Amino acid sequence: MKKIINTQNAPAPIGPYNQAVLSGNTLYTSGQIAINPKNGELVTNCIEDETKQVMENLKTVLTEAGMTFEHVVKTSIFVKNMNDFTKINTVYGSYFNADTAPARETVEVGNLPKFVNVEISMIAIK
Ligand SMILES: C=C(N)C(=O)O
Repeated sequence: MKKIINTQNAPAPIGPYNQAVLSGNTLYTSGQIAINPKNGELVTNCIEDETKQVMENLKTVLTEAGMTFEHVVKTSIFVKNMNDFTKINTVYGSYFNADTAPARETVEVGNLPKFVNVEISMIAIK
């Protein structure tokens, strides 16, 4: 049985998907990009702020499902430029305890929706 998770506190999907799907105790989030849900605008000033908006969006999706970053077991990071790796890590890492940080992969891609620089998705288990 799958339960669709959507919240107005995170950006509305920009395509035919939902913000997350809960299957049993496992939450699969869609990839989030740095759309500010308050005004619908992209955060573009720097990769740190872009990553922060992505993480804040994911936080609200997790919250809607009754979860926190502590429930996250796996993440996927898609970046336009691997030279941003260290800066993204600094912001991303501030949302996790180093001891319990989830597994993840980071992949450089040719392009991302709306030409953003970073997109992150998560899997969380309650
Ligand atoms: C932003 C997305 N998650 C998408 O276009 O699939």
